[in-house]
Amino acid sequence: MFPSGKDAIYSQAREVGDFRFDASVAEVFPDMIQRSVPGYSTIVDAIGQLAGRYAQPGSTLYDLGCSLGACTLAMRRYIEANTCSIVAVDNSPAMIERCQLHLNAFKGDTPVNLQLADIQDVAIDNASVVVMNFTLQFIPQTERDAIIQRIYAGLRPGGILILSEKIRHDSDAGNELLIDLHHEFKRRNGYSELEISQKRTALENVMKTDSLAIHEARLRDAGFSDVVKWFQCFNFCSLVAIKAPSPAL
Ligand SMILES: Nc1ncnc2c1ncn2[C@@H]1O[C@H](C[S@+](CC[C@H]([NH3+])C(=O)[O-])CC(=O)[O-])[C@@H](O)[C@H]1O
Ligand SMILES: O=C(O)C(=O)Cc1ccccc1
Repeated sequence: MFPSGKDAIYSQAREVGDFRFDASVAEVFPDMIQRSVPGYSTIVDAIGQLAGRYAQPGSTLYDLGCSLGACTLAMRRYIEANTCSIVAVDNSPAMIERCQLHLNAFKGDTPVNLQLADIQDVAIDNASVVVMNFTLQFIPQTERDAIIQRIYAGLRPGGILILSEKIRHDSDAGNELLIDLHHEFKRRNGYSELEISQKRTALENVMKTDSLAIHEARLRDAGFSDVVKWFQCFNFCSLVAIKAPSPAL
């Protein structure tokens, strides 16, 4: 189809700068995310399943921080054809360029509007399903409340936000255990100690994790009537936040 390589970005000792979603990352992204995020394929498929359940006719589905479009493709696989459209957004030109190739390679009936944009600048409107699959963690912590509030406002009654995040455990000892289990997962997937530690350094300034309690409180404060943690493996979890359906007349 198109070349997608093995992630060896941090395999040689080097001066480590801040992690960026540039062309070298986009080129190896499927391998990188599969070997780095426990349960990634399970999560993506379940997002499709949830979209199939919650997509409302005539509504818009959003994939915010779509990377190569894995969640967009999963949603398109599960939703009824021709009733909805999908808006997929990423602010990395390299990701958007390759995402378009992925979308072209898997034709579907649901139209996809792919946008190179910052999530902060995208209007959320008439939404039934909004997905942020490991994206909020890259947004500055001070801006997270406002984004979640905007998503809530743009959802129809009965709509959902699916929020997957790497989290920080409340206690130091528990947090270290989860980080250690995750690193063991990466080692078993072929990453060396050097790769694990250099990537950790690269992510330090750009990926700030919140605790599960902070995520849940933020979602509740924005107005979501129910928050369901449907997946967790080590320090990676996924939540479904539900906007209450409009009361029957
Ligand atoms: N402000 C922003 N605006 C738009 N995009 C952004 C922003 N900040 C970061 N991104 C984009 O969010 C994506 C995060 S990866 C998502 C995986 C995907 N959801 C997947 O299910 O495969 C997660 C990870 O790599 O851990 C990258 O493509 C960034 O360019
Ligand atoms: O690789 C890691 O350690 C992670 O925390 C997950 C990840 C996956 C892909 C890009 C950035 C972070």
